[in-house]
This record gives sequence, C-alpha cells and structure tokens, in this order.
Amino acid sequence: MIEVRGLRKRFGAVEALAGIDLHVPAGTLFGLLGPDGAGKTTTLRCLAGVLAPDGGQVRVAGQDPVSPGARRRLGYVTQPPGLYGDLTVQENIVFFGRVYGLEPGVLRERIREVLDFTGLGPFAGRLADHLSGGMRQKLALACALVHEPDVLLLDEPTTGVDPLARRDFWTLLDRLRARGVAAVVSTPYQDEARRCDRLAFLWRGRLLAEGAPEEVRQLAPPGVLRLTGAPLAALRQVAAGCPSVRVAYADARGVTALGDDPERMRIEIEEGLGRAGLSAAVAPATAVLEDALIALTVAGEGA
Ligand SMILES: Nc1ncnc2c1ncn2[C@@H]1O[C@H](COP(=O)(O)OP(=O)(O)OP(=O)(O)O)[C@@H](O)[C@H]1O
Repeated sequence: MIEVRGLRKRFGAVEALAGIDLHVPAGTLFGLLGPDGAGKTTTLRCLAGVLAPDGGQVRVAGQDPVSPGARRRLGYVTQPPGLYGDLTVQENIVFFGRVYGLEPGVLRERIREVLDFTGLGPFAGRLADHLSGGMRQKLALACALVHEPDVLLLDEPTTGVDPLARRDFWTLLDRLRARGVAAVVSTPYQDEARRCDRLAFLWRGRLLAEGAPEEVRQLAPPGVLRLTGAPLAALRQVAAGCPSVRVAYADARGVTALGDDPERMRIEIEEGLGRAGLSAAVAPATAVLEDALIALTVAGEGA
C-alpha cells in the first residue's frame, strides 16, 4: 500500500530526511518512532502528498500521493488535529465528507458509520472544543475515515491523551487493521510501539532500524543492568562513567546501563558506587524496546 524509496527532504541546512525506505502492506499497523526532530512528521507529510520530497520515490496504492486517485484512498490525522472547535462533532465530519466530494446520501451513511465506529454518536451535537482530549482524537480519526480510505496516516494521534483513552483509540486502529487498512502511526509511547506489526526507528532523518517490535527489541546490546536506589541522577552518573557502559539512562524503572559485557559492567558499577558512597541494587535485566532504541541512538551519534 505504501512504498517509499530513498526519500529525501531538506529544510535549508537541516537534512530532515536523508534517504528513507519504507514498505507498508495492506492490513499493517506500522509505527514510526524517534526523538523530537527525527523526521517523523516530515515523513508523514511526504506520504500524504502535502510536502514535496527533494528526492526519492513515494507510492501510495501504487500512485503518486498528490494524484487525485491516491488522495481519495488516503486519510491523514495531523498533529495537532485539524478540527474546527466551533463546529459540532457531526459538522466537522460533514465538512470533511464534503471536501472529499461525497454525495449527500453516501455522506449521511458514512457519518452514521464513523460515529458508530468511534463511539461518538451520543456526542454528535457537541462542539469539538468541548470534547475531552481522547474524544477529540477520535473525532479527528472519524474525519479522516469519512471517505473510507485504505491508507491512514496518523501523527502522534494520542499525545496528551490519558492512558485509558489511548487504549481505546488503539482498539480502533486494531479494528481498522482487521479491515485491511494500512496505517502509519508516529508515537512517542513504547506501549503503543509494541502494538504495531512493524516499526521504523528514525533518528536525524535516517532509518536506524526497521522490523517487527520483537526484532527491534533484540537489537539491544547483551549487557542490560538495572540499578535501583537513590538518588537516580547520582546512580546514573556513576554508571555512565564506567568504561564498559555504553550509555546509562534513568526512568521509572530506575537506572539502566547498557553495554556488551554484563559481568564487567556489574563489577565496574559496584566499584564506582562504593567509591561514591552510594548503595544500589545492580541486577541483570531483560532488554525492553526502549533499551534497543537508546543503544541505536548512541551508536548513531558515534557514526
Ligand atoms: N517547515 C520546516 N521548516 C524548517 N525546518 C523544518 C520544517 N519542518 C521540519 N523541519 C526540521 O526538520 C527536522 C525534522 O522535523 P520533523 O517535524 O519531521 O521531526 P519529528 O520527528 O516529527 O519531531 P517532532 O516529534 O518534534 O515533530 C527537524 O530538525 C525540524 O526542525
């Protein structure tokens, strides 16, 4: 459904995309990951045909994304979502339906269907500005689905949405996948990344990894140690200063140290903690997706 070869885009001195290849078959949830400025939005804009690439080839359903044929098959949820706050839920959907030139009878049927699908039926008369964050995102999805696209592009569709509403939203994406829709979705959330069939990890406009979530997770280095104790900043500093540690980062799990030789890492970290007068439990851990992404970023920086 989506084929991208050697996609390049430059903004002045910034190389936003430095030659990206993507392949997204029908019925696939494809996750775009990467830190701020990695090139996720630029990729989605090129796929949507709203931004002209400087080089490479993009095909959506076999066509150039700017062609009318491709546009009819594409739905795009932008970030922030392009909704009219002073129009009701239903009026927003009607607006998008008319943009796509749906006949009144078809539009009526489609409105009923997308309201049903997203569960927004009871809120059809509510102003978009008066919706919760999760409901606004569902409305953005409803608007993007009104013309029954088989390719869906979503730019961080659940950012700032509470965890329950995020789960709800992803249930809708699962149902679209089951109907054969190809969806490319950028997300900052690891739990959402794990729900995708395939992932691409972008960093400074380059594709550092691509594969099923489990394949990407396995790109983590063999040494993964988690330190639990306090204060986290001091523990991280000790771990990061050890020669065998490639990178150390702190999050809700504590401090994670990544490297190639877990035994050497453990010895060096425990010695470092002793010298600093700190105490922490240092235990080997199973890598999570984030460990792989952080190790890839550090390797990218050194490249
Ligand atoms: N219209 C523009 N003009 C100039 N620079 C741009 C423009 N759009 C994007 N960039 C730059 O291109 C790079 C990639 O930006 P992009 O928005 O695609 O990243 P992103 O991964 O979506 O990050 P974020 O999550 O912060 O939106 C960044 O360095 C950004 O500053």
